[in-house]
Amino acid sequence: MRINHLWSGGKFMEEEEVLPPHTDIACFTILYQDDEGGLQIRSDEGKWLNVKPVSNSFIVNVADSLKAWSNGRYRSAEHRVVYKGWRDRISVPWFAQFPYDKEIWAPAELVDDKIHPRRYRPFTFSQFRRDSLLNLFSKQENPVTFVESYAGISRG
Ligand SMILES: O=C(O)CCC(=O)C(=O)O
Ligand SMILES: [Fe+2]
Repeated sequence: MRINHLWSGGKFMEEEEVLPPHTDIACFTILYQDDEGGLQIRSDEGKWLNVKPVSNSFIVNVADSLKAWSNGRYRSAEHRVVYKGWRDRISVPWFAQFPYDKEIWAPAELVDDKIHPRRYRPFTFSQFRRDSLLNLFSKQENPVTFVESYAGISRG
């Protein structure tokens, strides 16, 4: 679990991308954001949509390792945080992980030759987590498509 505290210092913050676009790395994330809002997800058409704060509720985000484990049937949501305002903002993500030594490999029931060919090679969760974090900090590759370049099986 992490606690993100965006500190405004009592000054008005002009609109700013305070957390760049990414997908989460592990299995899924349960996220609390306070009443200030700011979380956005990207639609299939590429539009950023505000995720309005709803009191007493959490947001559940599918992450990259679950995308691979489900052979792409669950998709990890691209999201970011854009903030504007006077107040501090607090968010609390809790990351459901896989056991670190486990291999992520979609079960045979989710794979067939025609409609759902295997989309990801097997990988170890701990290595994928480490390499994703390294990529995030070094900004080498787009974090949103990192799972595809890391483990995606290309066809044709
Ligand atoms: O602060 C938020 O609302 C989102 C945080 C987030 O996406 C993350 O920590 O991965
Ligand atoms: Fe995130």
